Amino acid sequence: MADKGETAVTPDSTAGAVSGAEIQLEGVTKRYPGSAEPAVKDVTMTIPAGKIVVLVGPSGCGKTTTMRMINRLIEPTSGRITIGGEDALKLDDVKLRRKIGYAIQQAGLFPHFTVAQNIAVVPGLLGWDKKRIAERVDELMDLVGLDVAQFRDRYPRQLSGGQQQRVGVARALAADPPVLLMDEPFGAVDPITRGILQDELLRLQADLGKTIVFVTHDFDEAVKLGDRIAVLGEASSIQQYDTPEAILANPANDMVAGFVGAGASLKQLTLLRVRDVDYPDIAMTADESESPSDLRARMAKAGKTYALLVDRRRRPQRWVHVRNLSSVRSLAGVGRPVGDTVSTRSTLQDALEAILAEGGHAVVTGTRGEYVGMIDIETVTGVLAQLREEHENTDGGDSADDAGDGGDSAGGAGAAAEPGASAS
Ligand SMILES: Nc1ncnc2c1ncn2[C@@H]1O[C@H](COP(=O)(O)OP(=O)(O)OP(=O)(O)O)[C@@H](O)[C@H]1O
Repeated sequence: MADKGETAVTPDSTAGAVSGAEIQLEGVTKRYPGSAEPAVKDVTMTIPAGKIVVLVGPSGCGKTTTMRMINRLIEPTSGRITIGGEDALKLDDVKLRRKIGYAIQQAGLFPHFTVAQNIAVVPGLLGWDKKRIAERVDELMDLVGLDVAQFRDRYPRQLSGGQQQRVGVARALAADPPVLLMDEPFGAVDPITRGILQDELLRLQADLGKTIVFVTHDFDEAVKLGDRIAVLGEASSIQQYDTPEAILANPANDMVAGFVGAGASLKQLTLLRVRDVDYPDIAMTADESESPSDLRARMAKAGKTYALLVDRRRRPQRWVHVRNLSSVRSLAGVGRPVGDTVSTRSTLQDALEAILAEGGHAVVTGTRGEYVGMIDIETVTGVLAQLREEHENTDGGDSADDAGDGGDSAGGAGAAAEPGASAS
């Protein structure tokens, strides 16, 4: 499939360039002093340049140890690690830090440093001059969506959890390293902020093309972010290392299947975007300057009960029922506000949530927020049915137990035949 985050790529930008470096682990083992069993045993894997590889697995399986050996916060007991072909175990610390950004849960910010000082840590270590550091701090704050004037001189305790994580990511990116290690960086924030931060990471990555190793124990996060997922078992033994699609469709063993969990086909919805499916342009749109009687005539002719009021930029505003039109002289303020909308870049899972919240269908908006069409529950259940069929074809039919994942939902919720029908 296409790489994650490609949604942000515009044809005329330099986006998508790979600045990352390939990482190779060969027979890497870590035995902590005093432990009978190694925490990581004989791991061999290649992390391709410019990709997000997610290490996922149960608590204590060795994810963090594996990741920290890459930047040598933990020294391997044996084995070899190369970054961009260079032996990481032979590089000195400063050189290694220049190559590898590191972001951790709860951001790990220095509490007595301001936001700017936190972001400037690695450039400072690298001996950059003040002006260059200040410019880089501003640029990075902008990149991660923090207003420079507002946040530059704040201390971590004066930030929300999500803002702290943004600073953490900015700090990790400060010296423009080819490699980023992220250890549950979004683990401590609420699910909504987490989703936003994940989207932002994908957007950043579409431009930056870093090699990112990301540790999580949340399989859904792995599916959303990973170009590839390594499902790890005890002592970081690799149970499966493949694309999210391949793992969801064909878990290699019971342990992986257990991790994938129930609802594998629903999870596949996170891999598809609204623009990947056919969503019809069926709403009748109108702007407020149209007279109610003209609109009513148009609706009668087209057999529509609802019309979608849009602003001058065609951004959806309100649903108007035909019966709202008989008693008003202007469309200003008439109708029910449009609720959740989805963009063409939203995942089908997000679309499904909006559709359910809106009662069977949701408005689809384009890149500038303009109305482009409607997506309904049948479209999503149709995609699920198609995925299931493909899955069965590739699996020789062993996956019949997946059939309950989404197939039943079509009937009831699909009753809303026309956009806006839930308004009444
Ligand atoms: N400094 C240490 N000394 C001894 N044992 C350690 C040390 N750090 C980790 N371990 C052990 O190594 C194993 C792997 O730990 P690690 O933190 O890498 O796992 P993890 O998969 O990242 O876990 P979690 O998801 O809970 O963070 C565990 O059994 C842990 O107890």
